[in-house]
Amino acid sequence: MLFDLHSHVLLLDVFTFTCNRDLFGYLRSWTSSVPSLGLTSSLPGAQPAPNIIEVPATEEDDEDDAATLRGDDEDVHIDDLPPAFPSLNGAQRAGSSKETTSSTIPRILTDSELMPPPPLPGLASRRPGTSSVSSASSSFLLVPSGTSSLTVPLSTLKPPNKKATKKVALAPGHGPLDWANLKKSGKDLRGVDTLSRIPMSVLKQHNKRDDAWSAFNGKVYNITPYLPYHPGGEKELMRVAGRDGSKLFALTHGWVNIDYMLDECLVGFLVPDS
Ligand code: HEM
Repeated sequence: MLFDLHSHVLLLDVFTFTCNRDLFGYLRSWTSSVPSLGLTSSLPGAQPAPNIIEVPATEEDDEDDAATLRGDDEDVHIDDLPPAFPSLNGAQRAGSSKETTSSTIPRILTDSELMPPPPLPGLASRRPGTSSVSSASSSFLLVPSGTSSLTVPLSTLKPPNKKATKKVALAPGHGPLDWANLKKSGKDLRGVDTLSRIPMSVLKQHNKRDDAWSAFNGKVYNITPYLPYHPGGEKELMRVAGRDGSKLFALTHGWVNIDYMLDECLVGFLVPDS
């Protein structure tokens, strides 16, 4: 929709009723910078301009301004420069102090005007092994209160529970690596020449320390070489000598890979008595 310049001027006159002089001056500078040539429309097919209520100009609108907006004079007015925004006596500047109005340098706040620092943590909330810095950052890192990724876990502060493990002190040269080396050495750990089918009655005969066989998951092993290397001790391991130890083994440490640990001790496969 196009307006002719006259309607344009009337609309702006209506604005002068509702807007203050600063806004009017801004609009005036804007319209004066637009060439007036394109505003007078006589394009084919243009719709007739809508009816606009004409409002008489007030005393505040001097004739000079109206003439400028109508484009009657070609001269550039001295007051074509946009006004200061916000205006020098406007409400936006009214709230600021005199110092900032006269100077654009912001005033530095005094200590009493600044936000107070957060309170220091009380001594009662501190725990051994944690610093105030780590406990303050723990909430940010979502670590449980009183702990930090850098502090020593509280569990290590407790004395070890000696009853928690049933491991025994192995003789020197009988650690897990020593057993692994013995397996690789090529030494005969089976005591038999060939693997065979072993009935339960035969298994029961091998129940001495120097001749101990035990069945685990259908496989029969010579456990005598492993006895001094067993972390749970020889006594525990001898409980299954000459019998099927599958259930006891699973109840004690089902995670231990017996097939790998005793592969060189395999003597045969458990079969039922005929
Ligand atoms: C010949 C088969 C067995 C092998 C190869 C074997 C191997 C092991 C290994 C590797 C460990 C150390 C586990 C760990 O550090 O987590 C261990 C611990 C232990 N084993 Fe055995 N074991 C055997 C049979 C048995 C049997 C039949 C018993 C019980 C009658 C037994 C009782 C124990 C006990 C009490 C521990 C100490 C667990 C602990 O408190 O940490 N083991 N065994």
